Amino acid sequence: MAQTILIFNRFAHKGKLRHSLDEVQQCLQNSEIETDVAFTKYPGHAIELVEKMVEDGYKKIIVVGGDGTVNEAINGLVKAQQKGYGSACLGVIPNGRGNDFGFSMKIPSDLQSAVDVIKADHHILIDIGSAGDGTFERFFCNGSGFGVDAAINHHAAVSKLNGFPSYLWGLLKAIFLDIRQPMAKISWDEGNFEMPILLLAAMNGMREGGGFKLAPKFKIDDGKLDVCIVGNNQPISRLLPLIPRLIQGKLDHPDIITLKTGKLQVKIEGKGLYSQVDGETIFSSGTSFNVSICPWKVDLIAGLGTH
Ligand SMILES: Nc1ncnc2c1ncn2[C@@H]1O[C@H](COP(=O)(O)OP(=O)(O)OP(=O)(O)O)[C@@H](O)[C@H]1O
Repeated sequence: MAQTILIFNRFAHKGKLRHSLDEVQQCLQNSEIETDVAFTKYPGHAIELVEKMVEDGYKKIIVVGGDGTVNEAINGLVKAQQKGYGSACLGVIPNGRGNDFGFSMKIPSDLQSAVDVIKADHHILIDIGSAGDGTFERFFCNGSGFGVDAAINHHAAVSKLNGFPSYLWGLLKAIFLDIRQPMAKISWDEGNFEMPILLLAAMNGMREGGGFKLAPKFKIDDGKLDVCIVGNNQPISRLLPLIPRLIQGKLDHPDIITLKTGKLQVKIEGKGLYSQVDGETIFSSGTSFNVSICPWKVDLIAGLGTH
């Protein structure tokens, strides 16, 4: 048995893979990285696979897929730690639509460059977030969201488009279907406040939605989430010009609230909102959204220069 296992999602990027398994294996072999291989067989399978691989003694897990596959691997690694199986480090070869986590961690989408990152073997113990509604919890590494940002993710995932255009399509659809700003009670490390929210993103990494830099001042191991809130009952004509700002990470604006916190709870009244972790929808209609940094960390092979 090799010490390293490659977990390959053939259904990332809606099956239109940037890198085939053969290409990935060839590139790894050229870099003298020997691996065993496993395929994900259904949504959620990478969680079970990773947990089992750690239990079986693999020390390095390389996932080939998008942010959803990375999210499943993170959940498997945390569950393995919770069960006392030990831990393994995680390498990522981006092969999905958005690759926001790779962007935050300086792991390029180009195959050779991503393999070079694994070869360079630069490790960071990253924070892990937890999101849920009090009864259900899912771990995340890049970010989670409640409201229209999660609705955008959902519409992007079920559209026929790929990459950033799919998120722009999701944005247009969400504007027509999900544009509401319910009054939210928000509690965080430093107190409570109420405001109407359009979207609330709790970020561990920098970017979500294939290009929205909602946490330009993120730090992956500071024990805090960078929260970005947009709402306050502003009309759509005032909200739309914020889009370029959110893409560029220019959050210094009176209609954008940012804060850093280890824990945040949101409650709304009436019809629920979408919520997501790492781009995967967790609820299509929730009235409670709890996020926090959890006690578990994951040993990530990150790009050089990642802080
Ligand atoms: N064998 C499989 N059959 C169907 N779906 C699968 C299979 N294996 C994994 N999946 C699911 O494929 C979905 C998409 O994968 P992933 O999120 O990695 O790619 P992506 O959507 O292209 O990337 P991103 O999240 O970066 O936009 C995930 O929800 C995952 O659970």
